[in-house]
Amino acid sequence: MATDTLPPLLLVGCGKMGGAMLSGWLERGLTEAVVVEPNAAAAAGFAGRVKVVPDAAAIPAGFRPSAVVLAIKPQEAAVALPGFARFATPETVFVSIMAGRNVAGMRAALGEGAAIIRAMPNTPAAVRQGFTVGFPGPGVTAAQQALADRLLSAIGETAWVEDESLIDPVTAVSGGGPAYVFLLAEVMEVAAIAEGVPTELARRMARATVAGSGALLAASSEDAATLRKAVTSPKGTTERALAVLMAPEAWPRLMNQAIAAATARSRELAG
Ligand SMILES: NC(=O)C1=CN([C@@H]2O[C@H](COP(=O)(O)OP(=O)(O)OC[C@H]3O[C@@H](n4cnc5c(N)ncnc54)[C@H](O)[C@@H]3O)[C@@H](O)[C@H]2O)C=CC1
Ligand SMILES: O=C(O)[C@@H]1CCC=N1
Repeated sequence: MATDTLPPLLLVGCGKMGGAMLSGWLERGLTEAVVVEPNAAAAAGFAGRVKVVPDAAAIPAGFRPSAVVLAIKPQEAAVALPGFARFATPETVFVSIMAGRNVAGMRAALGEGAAIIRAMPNTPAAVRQGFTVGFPGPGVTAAQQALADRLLSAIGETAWVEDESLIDPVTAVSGGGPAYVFLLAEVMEVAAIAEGVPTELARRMARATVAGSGALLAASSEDAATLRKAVTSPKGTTERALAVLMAPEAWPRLMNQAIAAATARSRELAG
């Protein structure tokens, strides 16, 4: 990963994902950034390190960002995007992390000449263990894609696709995926309590088990199925649990349905 200074950036929206990305970029040598964030409290942790302004009109007149990162909600795009159309020049690439919003819809708001990358990160970015998939829209240069890759690499792994429609299932799987894993910790805790485990121990046990398993998966060269089988002693206890969870109508079908529902919602948010 590059450690040299990052070029000037404009971040639009400093909420959960925008803030997680910004802290990664500051660690990687970002020295000049303007953040547009109407909720001063959201950006308060970055005061003194970046310039925070409440809206597009307050961006210093001479500021020329190499990248404009759009980290607002998709529902806010229609009102907010036209304020940034003046940055649609050959020197600037837009990187949108908004779920659903497609390149054609953003070009309609920012100008047909705007170079736009769609990217879908996830919240493990906050601990530099995110996974982001990007799609370069029409007119994005190799240098602009390389810059976006440097930015996104600062918060974890990156991958690129050439088919924009793949960003919808990506949003469902890796974008929202951390929520499913956290839900796993929640329901394991509840199940432990149902078996008589004291609440505090149940919480610690579920949390440490999910976190430790994730760390093992990250550190191991084995695939997930092999790591699962290593836990599953023949005729033992785990085998009984997996017979419930892996029944065709259980997790395999439920996960397919969940991912299909999230993918469909991403498509609904298009435009
Ligand atoms: N939270 C997540 O796990 C992920 C979120 N995303 C995408 O990231 C985007 C942001 O999501 P979150 O950070 O979760 O939401 P959030 O609500 O935490 O952050 C959005 C921020 O935008 C600010 N904002 C609202 N209107 C604005 C405007 N006109 N100009 C500038 N800032 C404005 C809000 O005050 C807020 O701080 C969404 O489009 C979402 O689809 C993508 C991947 C994962
Ligand atoms: O739930 C959402 O719409 C966003 C996109 C992926 C994760 N959070």
